[in-house]
Amino acid sequence: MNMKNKKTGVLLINLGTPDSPKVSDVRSYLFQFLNDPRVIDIPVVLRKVLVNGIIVPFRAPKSAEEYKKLWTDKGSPLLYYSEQTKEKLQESLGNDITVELAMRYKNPSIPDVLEKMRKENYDKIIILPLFPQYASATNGSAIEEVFRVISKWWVIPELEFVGQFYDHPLYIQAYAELGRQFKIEDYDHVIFSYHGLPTRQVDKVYDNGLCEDRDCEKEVNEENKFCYKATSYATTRAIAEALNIPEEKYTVAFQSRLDNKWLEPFADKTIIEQAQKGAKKLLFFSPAFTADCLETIIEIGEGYQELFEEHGGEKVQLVPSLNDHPTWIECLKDIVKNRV
Ligand SMILES: C=CC1=C(C)c2cc3[nH]c(cc4nc(cc5[nH]c(cc1n2)c(C)c5CCC(=O)O)C(CCC(=O)O)=C4C)c(C)c3C=C
Ligand SMILES: [Fe+2]
Ligand SMILES: [Fe+2]
Repeated sequence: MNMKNKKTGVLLINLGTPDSPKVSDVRSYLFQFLNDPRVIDIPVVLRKVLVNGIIVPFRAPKSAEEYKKLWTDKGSPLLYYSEQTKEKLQESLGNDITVELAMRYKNPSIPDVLEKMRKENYDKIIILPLFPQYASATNGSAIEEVFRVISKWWVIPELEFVGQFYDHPLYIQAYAELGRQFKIEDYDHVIFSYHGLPTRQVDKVYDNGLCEDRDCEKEVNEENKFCYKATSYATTRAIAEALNIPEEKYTVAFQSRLDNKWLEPFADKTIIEQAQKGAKKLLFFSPAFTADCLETIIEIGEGYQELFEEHGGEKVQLVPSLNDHPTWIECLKDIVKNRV
């Protein structure tokens, strides 16, 4: 065997989705997700009481209603778009590198997919969480789970972890190409809406002080390069620049908050402010997501549409997520090829 050619596998990891929109499956998904100490980062006893006694029992039936609206005959969009991404990347890389997909929560699970990969005896495995901006709740959690599983293997292959890729030119270009399907001048305002995070979790990337004491809206530097707020603003600047959207025509916002101590500006408040200023048509980008999911199709496409209309607006237009866009596949290919 020519040992120059390392047998390489790639593991793509996305967040995960319930197995079905039934309340029992949504409950089981939320239970696994929200008991992750990187997601609800409070003392274990408090987390168990809060998550298992309050959040999951109350949220599961409501979330299941949302998942029923989201579900298609192909299943959950997050899963089938992630599978398409895997297949297209496999086609693009050819036979020398094998691509697998796992979900951090539910199925296909990281332990199951890694067990399949262990049997393949790879020289090298590249772990690629599909979250462009680093957050401990997403990339950090996915990487920790991979460590947990692989640390028990007898033979540990060469490993490479992709931390974040918010500044990859092809990721920016893919979102810009998706945005060009819409005439920006037809919209009163553009909102770049990122999944929210508790401010406490953002502050934990700093050894001293808080995110709000820094200039994270303006620049990414050595100190704040893992700050989700800083990388979200940097992503926005890059996409806006690629599309020539002037600064006064767009706003960064954070959606899906569980309480008020999450990153601001809140997307719902931003929408109401825009409606009050007289905006009728809003264009929404959601660059923290690489596949359409509950948070884009239902929360933005339906929830924010209703909210905007209630306050006098007319249309919330969602720019689709990266899904299996060819430039996104090129981006993933480039990330992998640079690590082989
Ligand atoms: C950028 C990606 C994401 C971050 C960061 C993130 C943080 C985060 N999320 C919750 C709570 C929930 N998120 C839910 C759904 C959901 N979240 C992401 C991505 C990020 N989450 C995606 C892609 C999805 C959709 C999954 C799908 O099946 O389509 C949900 C479940 C839905 C609901 O009940 O609203 C919860 C709950 C927390 C607490 C958190 C950070 C601490
Ligand atoms: Fe989430
Ligand atoms: Fe910050």
